Amino acid sequence: MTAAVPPPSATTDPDVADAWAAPVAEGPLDATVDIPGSKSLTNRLLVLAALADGPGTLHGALRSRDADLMIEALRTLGVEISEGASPSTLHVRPAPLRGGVEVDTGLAGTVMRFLPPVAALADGPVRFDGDPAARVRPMLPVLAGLHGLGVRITGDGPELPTHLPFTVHGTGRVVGGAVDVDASASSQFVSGLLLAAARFERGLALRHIGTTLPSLPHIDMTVATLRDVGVRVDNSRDGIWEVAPGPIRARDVRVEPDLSNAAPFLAAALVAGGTVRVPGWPAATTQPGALVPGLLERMGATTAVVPGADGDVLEVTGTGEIHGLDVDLHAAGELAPTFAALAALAGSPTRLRGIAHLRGHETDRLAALAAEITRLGGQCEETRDGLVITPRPLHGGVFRTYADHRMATSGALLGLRVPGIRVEDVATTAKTLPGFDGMWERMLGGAPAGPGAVA
Ligand SMILES: O=C(O)C1=C[C@@H](OP(=O)(O)O)[C@@H](O)[C@H](O)C1
Ligand SMILES: C=C(OP(=O)(O)O)C(=O)O
Repeated sequence: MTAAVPPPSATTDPDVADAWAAPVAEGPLDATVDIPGSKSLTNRLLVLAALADGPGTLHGALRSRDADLMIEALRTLGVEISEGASPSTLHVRPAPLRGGVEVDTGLAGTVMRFLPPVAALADGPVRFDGDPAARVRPMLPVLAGLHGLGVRITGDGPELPTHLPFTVHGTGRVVGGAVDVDASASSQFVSGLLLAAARFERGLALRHIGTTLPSLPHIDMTVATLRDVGVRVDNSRDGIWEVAPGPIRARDVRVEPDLSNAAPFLAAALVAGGTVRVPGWPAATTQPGALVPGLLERMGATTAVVPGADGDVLEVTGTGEIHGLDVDLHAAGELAPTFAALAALAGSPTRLRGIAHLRGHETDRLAALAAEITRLGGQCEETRDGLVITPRPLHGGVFRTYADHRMATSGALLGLRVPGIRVEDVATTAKTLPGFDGMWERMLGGAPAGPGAVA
């Protein structure tokens, strides 16, 4: 089947004049989509490789804006990173970390939260800044944590900075020890400190002191990647992580596909009907995207894991009928935009709970989803910690993305069923999935859809 691309509607708003016309699905899907490497794993593994006791290699690494910002930042700090046979093979050669440099975080939470503890190990000041939208993302807990460990951090005023820009004054060593961190606004405050902690002289004993802790699978991912390189981590008590000082082992490692980036493609099978397959689905993973098949089943899909040429393939089949659901997405907030879009097309209401922290993501995602679904004629209300979505007939129009890659993929999902949706700045998907629009169109055309696939 082919994609029906609605004719562009005239717009006088220069910001949206070149918006992407989201294709409508004209019939059931039958597609296999190759999803590139996980952003969260790639950026953790790059940090650990940079701090390791020798050279190592990542295979199947993500190459996207967030990953490339991490690569550039580590190079700036003195680490040698070179491409192998393909851009997704990265050879990393650690080196003494140098200060007197500037790090561009873009809008990448993993760069702005994971690298300040690394910069504290550099031999001089490291200034951090990023996109305008990054300057409102919360930073204080990770900076206060470092400050508590004796690291000097300065911002524009006399106070400890709460946001970008700031400077971490590396001295080549961090004593380490015990620190309390309120990670209720982001799990990345914990992950960032844990990732570098084995290189602190006394290691780290981190206690979370907030009332709530989002994205626990991402913290478990941090612990698992640390243990994989020989770092001893004790997480036997809730809300406490102890990292022993010691070497970080260099290694060759393969990166799993990004299951959160797979979510909109798999969800497309529910919207359009038919089947979408994602190869390389891991049998066991710490990625929160592991929740996707179960959630899609609750919304009406059938799923199966079948053997493929290169590991397991996840198959999701839908009929076009979508059931609403009531779900706490605290553990997997980055899936919320996909499920909000599905909910707007469902046959019954949906409540997404436990995701207040999405207000500090790429944009205030709760406000952005409510505004954009409402703009298309839908009903989507913000609650204290989530969204209530009551399906109503939608109409075409511009879907704004607020520099948020997952807003863009949500707009694409709505556009599968609603003619005339135009996604503003679809290129923002390059944050984690460059070439998303081409992959989406190939999925509709029935051709193999991966970043390198030929249409
Ligand atoms: O550590 C990570 O790789 C991530 C943790 C989560 O952050 P929050 O805990 O801020 O939601 C997630 O949403 C983000 O996309 C990636
Ligand atoms: C929240 C996200 O990103 P970041 O790593 O920038 O926090 C995301 O990708 O959904």
